[in-house]
Amino acid sequence: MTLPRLHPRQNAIAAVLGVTPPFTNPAMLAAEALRRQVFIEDTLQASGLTTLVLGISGGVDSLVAGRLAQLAVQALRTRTRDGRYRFIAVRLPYSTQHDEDAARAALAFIRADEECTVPIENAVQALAAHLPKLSTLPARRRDVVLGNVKARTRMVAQYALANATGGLVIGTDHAAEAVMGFFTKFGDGACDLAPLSGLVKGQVRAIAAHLGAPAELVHKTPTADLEDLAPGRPDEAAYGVTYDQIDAFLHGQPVDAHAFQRIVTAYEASGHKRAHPLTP
Ligand SMILES: Nc1ncnc2c1ncn2[C@@H]1O[C@H](COP(=O)(O)OP(=O)(O)OC[C@H]2O[C@@H]([n+]3cccc(C(=O)O)c3)[C@H](O)[C@@H]2O)[C@@H](O)[C@H]1O
Ligand SMILES: Nc1ncnc2c1ncn2[C@@H]1O[C@H](COP(=O)(O)OP(=O)(O)OP(=O)(O)O)[C@@H](O)[C@H]1O
Ligand SMILES: [Mg+2]
Repeated sequence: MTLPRLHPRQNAIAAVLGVTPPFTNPAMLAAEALRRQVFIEDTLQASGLTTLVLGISGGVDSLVAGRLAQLAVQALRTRTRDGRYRFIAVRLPYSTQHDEDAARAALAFIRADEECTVPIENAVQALAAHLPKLSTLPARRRDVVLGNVKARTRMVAQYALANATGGLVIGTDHAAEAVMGFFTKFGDGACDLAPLSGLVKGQVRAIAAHLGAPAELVHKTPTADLEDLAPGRPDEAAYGVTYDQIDAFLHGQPVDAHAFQRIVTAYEASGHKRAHPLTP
């Protein structure tokens, strides 16, 4: 289906990101959720590996990707009669997570074959202790740098689990985060498969509701939750635009000039994160 496009720039960016058209009826939403579950099944089966690994934060992105992963391994077990297929949901808390109750509720909804917890604080602090350059930075800047270390430490832990179990690492990147470049390069941006790719945030929430997730998780305020100085800071506070505006932009709907400019600027500044490393 083609989308109406208000501005050629919206059209071009949505095309590069492979944005999924708006769901116009429940059948279309159900089909898209199933297509993404089957994508996970087929990708795991084709890899020759048997395990899926994903960090569960309590946010709606890992809620949806995690539930789809669990449904995928269940379907694979039935289809292939191979009981080795399984999903490992990982808690990766840094210190005490302020919204730990949401993470617990997410795990209860996902019902993963296996759950484990890998606290990352000691690893992050041990690394920071050997980086004297960090201590010379202004507090806010240091906090941001350490935030990216947290995201990359979570990546290391998930890949260690994948290595150890014959698994693939799932990522939760989708179009609304991709357009803003709001992920840590080779941190939460690193994965083997990205089943939410192309969805806008409202579509991630719609799939969560379709899968039967509790309303408080479907509508939870998105947060990267990476900064000690601003725990749980909403993504929208960092963006200066709302997810509704980002979704509208990506779906070719009208957005005000301020939002349009912020989104295009963020997209252009973060191109290197969506590309392969520079080569001669
Ligand atoms: N032009 C260029 N060409 C090639 N590489 C370039 C580059 N400019 C920077 N770089 C490299 O990229 C690095 C900067 O990128 P990066 O390390 O990602 O760091 P950064 O630009 O700080 O991006 C991370 C942002 O994403 C947010 N985030 C992170 C993780 C999770 C979530 C979430 O929503 O859950 C959000 C985080 O709060 C922060 O605002 C530079 O240090 C440099 O190594
Ligand atoms: N505390 C955490 N424990 C486990 N995994 C985490 C944690 N924080 C982040 N992650 C991983 O990093 C990914 C990126 O975080 P991000 O905030 O974009 O997604 P989310 O928390 O699932 O949803 P939302 O964007 O709505 O907050 C998560 O989907 C999850 O896989
Ligand atoms: Mg989050």
